[in-house]
Amino acid sequence: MRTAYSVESVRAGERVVMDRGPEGVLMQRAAAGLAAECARLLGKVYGARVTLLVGSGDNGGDALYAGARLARRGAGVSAVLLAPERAHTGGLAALRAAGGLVVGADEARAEGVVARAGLVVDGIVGIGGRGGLREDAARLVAAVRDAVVVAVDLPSGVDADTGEVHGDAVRADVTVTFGAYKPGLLIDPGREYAGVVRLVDIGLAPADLGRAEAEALQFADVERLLPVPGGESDKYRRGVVGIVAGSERYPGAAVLAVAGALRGGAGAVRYVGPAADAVIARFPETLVSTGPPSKAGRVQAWVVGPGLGEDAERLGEVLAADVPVLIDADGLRLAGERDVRERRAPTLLTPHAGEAAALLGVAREEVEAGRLSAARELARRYGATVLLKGSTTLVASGEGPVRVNPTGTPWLATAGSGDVLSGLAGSLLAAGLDARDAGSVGAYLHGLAGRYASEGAPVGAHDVANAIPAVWREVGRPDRG
Ligand SMILES: NC(=O)C1=CN([C@@H]2O[C@H](COP(=O)(O)OP(=O)(O)OC[C@H]3O[C@@H](n4cnc5c(N)ncnc54)[C@H](O)[C@@H]3O)[C@@H](O)[C@H]2O)[C@@H](O)CC1
Ligand SMILES: Nc1ncnc2c1ncn2[C@@H]1O[C@H](COP(=O)(O)OP(=O)(O)O)[C@@H](O)[C@H]1O
Ligand SMILES: [K+]
Repeated sequence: MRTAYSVESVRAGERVVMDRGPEGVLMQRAAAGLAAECARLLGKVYGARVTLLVGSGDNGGDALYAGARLARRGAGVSAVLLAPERAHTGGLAALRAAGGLVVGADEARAEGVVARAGLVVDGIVGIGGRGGLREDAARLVAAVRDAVVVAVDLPSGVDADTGEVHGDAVRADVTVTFGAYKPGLLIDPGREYAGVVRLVDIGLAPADLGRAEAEALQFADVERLLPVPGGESDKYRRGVVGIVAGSERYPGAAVLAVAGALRGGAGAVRYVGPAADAVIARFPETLVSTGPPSKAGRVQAWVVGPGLGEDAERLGEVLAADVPVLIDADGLRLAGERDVRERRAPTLLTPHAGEAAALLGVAREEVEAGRLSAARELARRYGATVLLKGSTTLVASGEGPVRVNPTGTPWLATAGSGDVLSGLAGSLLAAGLDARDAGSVGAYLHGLAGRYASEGAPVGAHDVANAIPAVWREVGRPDRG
């Protein structure tokens, strides 16, 4: 599991280590890790032009000490000080002693020094930053030409706790982060600004950090969670997933949800609704019926909503069932907050940003700019688990860290791919995963299936469904390399 911690937790953890060790040791470890990454990116340090953008806090201190290390190895290092009177004293002395140059941000030279750099180190602000880049910093950052940009701890201007960006922020190629990932490095838009993230161990132990704020499943976590049939399994023990989706107008949504469900680990897929003919024509193994869901037979989890139209009656019946329910698409619009909150069995809501915005009564852009708070707020209001889809897919429930999906590709932004995800995650629910695991494992497999199917070319949603077994095989192989 890749875990991310809030600024408050990171600061608490740092205090524990500082109390144990000599002063300044954390910053020296941070600077050593940062310098090593810069050297790796440069290839040849001797003769390289490195420009440090240095703010008023310890983030600037890290940059200055790392710059000193690079200067000692023969790089031409210049520091541009955004607040000369408040720049880290020790770091400044170290840089000067190593032969580095220092200029103020308001000097005409400063922009030239940035423009000529081969590598720019962003030490403007770290976890102490508030809001976007101020004007002087933004002007300097805009002067970067061909340089590789390395952010210290996190790109300045990105909110460490949420990934929100209010105003300008540094766009880094690489972010060297210290002690622990911060949620803002995993969640868009912050994630995109961070580029490749490298974690430097500065001696913070998980026990010193407390509760994680966000976490991303890795291959091994998903492998552990995948439902695998045993010798005694039969189709009912493996779970039956019921799909209430599609309409005369949108039969395709039913077919795609079933396509996802058939690859999601349940032993059988029931389809209930007006698209039964279309479903059976494509997937003869589906158990179809056209009557009410309550008469459809045994079901361990329901998926309701894709292409459902205005069928509030079927939705109501599904919500009344005492098994886990995944609500997607039209179902989200039709389901009342209270009806969901009062359910006794778990509910998983899977909105995209537009749907989440409608449920919250805000603009879509607001959800996209603040994914974490939108997902958390919906989970709170509905008393449910919420899978918020999009460039970063999040799974939030009332308690525990928010799951951030590390897979996926923008090629998944294609009509019907959400229907495949709802079937897939619903199938995992029926197979016995809890709502958080079903949502996050579903998103993981779906994201990888999107990559496998696409390989950089446009794909249809059915291609994504077809790629799920190959992904499953790869993830489920304990002996993989
Ligand atoms: N605390 C520790 O033990 C360690 C801290 N480290 C570094 O220290 C950083 C945190 O240092 P600080 O707490 O000094 O805080 P920062 O250096 O992140 O920034 C705080 C300073 O920036 C100013 N500021 C805030 N928002 C700004 C904005 N939008 N534009 C311009 N200036 C702004 C504040 O007035 C304050 O002076 C970490 O991100 C990390 O890089 C590392 O050296 C590892 C050890
Ligand atoms: N920019 C993006 N990057 C990665 N994944 C994306 C992006 N945009 C959409 N997706 C994914 O594509 C799928 C689209 O689902 P959805 O919006 O419900 O589409 P539909 O309703 O057409 O099925 C979701 O899994 C979502 O997370
Ligand atoms: K920074």
